Amino acid sequence: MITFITNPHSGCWHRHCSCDGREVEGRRAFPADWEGGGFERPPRLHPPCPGRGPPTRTLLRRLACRRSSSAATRRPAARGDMAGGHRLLLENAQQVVMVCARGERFLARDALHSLAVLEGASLVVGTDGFIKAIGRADAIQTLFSEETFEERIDCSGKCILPGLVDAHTHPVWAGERVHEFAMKLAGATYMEIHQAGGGINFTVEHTRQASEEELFCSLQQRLQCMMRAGTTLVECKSGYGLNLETELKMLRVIERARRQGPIGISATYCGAHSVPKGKTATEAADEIINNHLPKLKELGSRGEIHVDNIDVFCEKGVFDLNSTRRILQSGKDLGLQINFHGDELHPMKAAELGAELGAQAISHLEEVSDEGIAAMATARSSAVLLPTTAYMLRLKQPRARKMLDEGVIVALGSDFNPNAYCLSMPMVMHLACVNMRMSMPEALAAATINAAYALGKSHTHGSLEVGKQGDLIIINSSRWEHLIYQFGGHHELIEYVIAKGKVIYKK
Ligand SMILES: N=CN[C@@H](CCC(=O)O)C(=O)O
Ligand SMILES: [Zn+2]
Repeated sequence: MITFITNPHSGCWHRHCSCDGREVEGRRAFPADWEGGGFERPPRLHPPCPGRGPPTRTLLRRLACRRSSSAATRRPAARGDMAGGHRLLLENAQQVVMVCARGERFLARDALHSLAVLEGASLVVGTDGFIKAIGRADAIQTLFSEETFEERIDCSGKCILPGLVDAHTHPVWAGERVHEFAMKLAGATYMEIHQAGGGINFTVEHTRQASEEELFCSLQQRLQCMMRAGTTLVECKSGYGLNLETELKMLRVIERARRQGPIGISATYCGAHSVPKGKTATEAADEIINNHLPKLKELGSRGEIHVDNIDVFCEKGVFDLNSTRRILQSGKDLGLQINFHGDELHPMKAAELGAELGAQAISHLEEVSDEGIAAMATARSSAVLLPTTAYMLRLKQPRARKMLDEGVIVALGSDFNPNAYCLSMPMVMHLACVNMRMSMPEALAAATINAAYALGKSHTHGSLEVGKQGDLIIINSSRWEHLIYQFGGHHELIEYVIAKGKVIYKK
């Protein structure tokens, strides 16, 4: 099996032999028949690896089932393990975009210039929902010729990509705010609306009144839309309750959706999304630390809800740096991952704080300082950039290029909420490319492996590698970049969405 690495910046491609990872050939010239701009199409077939004869059946099995270095791989140990049935065979795709192929937990700096892409390849998912093999179509065909599959899909002329990961959403709420969109178009700022009792506070009033069933139904509809746009793992926040009763109602709704599936959910407690009426930030922080968090711990230990992350809206006029620190540290002490809103509308030194506390992710960062960027790179706290928010609120764009150049792990999220109503990660990637000047490989990595890293799930999600969860999408195009290029075209492009090897959407 050869992993093809294309480099859109230099225009060269390299072929890496997966027997031992060494580069076996490199070229700079484009073939005469290729019109792919900065991308070169690698040849579909490759010669036998140097120093080796034609691949034998045993060798093919070894290569196709190659272990990635750090992922929790499941390699069939012996013939008998594979003899039974498998869940899914995806045959002969024009491209299988693995994103990365060496068990990387994230991609940063130069690793983002090139993504691992196989041409003319097939992929097998086992009955446990994990990827068993990826490799050249002929190798997989030979290897699995005697195996049975619950489902086979001919992917000729199509591309397979990892399921997209949306690293930041607020999908549980009642009370839409289209009227505020009109106010913003007429010139009102986000904070003016917030301070006048609109914004988050408006949604809080409606969400408190909504029944659990109503919230669950609307959440399911929103998750369905996300899924049809290619999302298979999504972060879901509470935060429109603020009081314990409604925050728990939201977390129960998220838990129900998580158990029901089919898409994966990382649950975030965001009780510090706004300061409740009649309280100061310090009083609200005390309430969260003394009452909310102990209750979450109790319900978690009883298995009633599962919360992964803790979030605070660290912003001027919302939670100051000290209150933010206290809440995040208390959440971390309970075992939650720190994943919070920072440096969005005003420079708050939130990035510096997050790096100091070991945050897994910090979102927004439109106003991040140079020191904050450096601190995040060192601490490996990922930056979850939200192109829809900067676009809809006409904020200055976060400095994605500087973050990428300095080695920050950049992820993307839709920020779906009543202020930024977008459920589509392909559109988010497109905006990231155009408005934040990210390249398409950077945007795809940010919406897959790096978004999975932001949720602490990149050992199982975010790339197509043996041993990872079989979450993927099939697009009807011979080049994967169409998923980003065709703005708003994902409904036509995405033919299948697959989770744990099961088709959950078919166009
Ligand atoms: N900035 C804070 N929270 C959300 C907005 C929530 C809302 O306005 O309802 C965000 O990430 O954009
Ligand atoms: Zn948010």
